[in-house]
Amino acid sequence: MQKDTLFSAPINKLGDFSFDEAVAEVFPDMIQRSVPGYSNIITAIGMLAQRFATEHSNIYDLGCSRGAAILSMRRSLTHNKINIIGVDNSQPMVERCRSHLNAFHSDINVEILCDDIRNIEIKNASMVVLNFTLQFLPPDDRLALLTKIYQGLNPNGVLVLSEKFNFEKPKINELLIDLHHNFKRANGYSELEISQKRTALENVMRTDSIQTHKDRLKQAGFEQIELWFQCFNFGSMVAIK
Ligand SMILES: Nc1ncnc2c1ncn2[C@@H]1O[C@H](C[S@+](CC[C@H]([NH3+])C(=O)[O-])CC(=O)[O-])[C@@H](O)[C@H]1O
Ligand SMILES: O=C(O)C(=O)Cc1ccccc1
Repeated sequence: MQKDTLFSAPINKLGDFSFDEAVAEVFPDMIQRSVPGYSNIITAIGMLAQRFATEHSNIYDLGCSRGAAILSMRRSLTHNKINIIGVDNSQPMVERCRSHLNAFHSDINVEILCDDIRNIEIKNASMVVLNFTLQFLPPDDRLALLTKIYQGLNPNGVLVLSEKFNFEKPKINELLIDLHHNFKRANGYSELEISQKRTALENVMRTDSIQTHKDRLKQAGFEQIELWFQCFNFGSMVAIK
């Protein structure tokens, strides 16, 4: 696996973080070493797919990157009468996603679209995955996306929403951010890498509190909402229609 060293040398003009060729190349290493609980969440997405995927329905993975969640779901599904649709607007990610999925045999139909998740139609869905993607959407566009997802889900369909959170209580917020930095240090990132990446993400990734997410999911139409996993300032929620 290609090691993420993108922020290891001093960068003069630190631009905004983007999912370009360089990031796509090192992405599996980057996300594994940066997101506490990532592997657990990927495994659980497979377990949820096994429970919720109904025959002749669609599963959507919005912001699928290199397809880790799709692969986990495809492995866990016990029938093949299902259609998986992955969407990502980064061409370098989509290319790697397609070739990664093609490297394993499966009878389950998977389609990877290079598009903005705000443009695609969601219909006949038994499951929708937003695994660390909503945080990259402009805050004003988030409710419309969740409403579209709610409307495209079948009764008893599930949404998995994983995010980095912020916390209203300042001491708690500081503590959980600091623990996340400890986690990154323990995974070999230097102070410079941590601080340069933090700056690069500032304008691009805007986090919400768990309460803001719950309120927005309610507004979109969901009533059954719960946080099922949390590690420091990262976590994952489920919402059932
Ligand atoms: N508007 C958009 N439309 C389409 N794609 C988008 C958009 N905005 C961002 N993306 C895409 O969302 C992905 C977010 S990464 C998801 C990890 C993956 N889910 C995983 O389970 O490994 C999370 C992270 O890097 O923290 C990137 O591939 C972007 O190109
Ligand atoms: O690296 C970080 O500090 C993060 O917040 C998570 C992350 C992981 C991969 C791409 C962008 C952000």
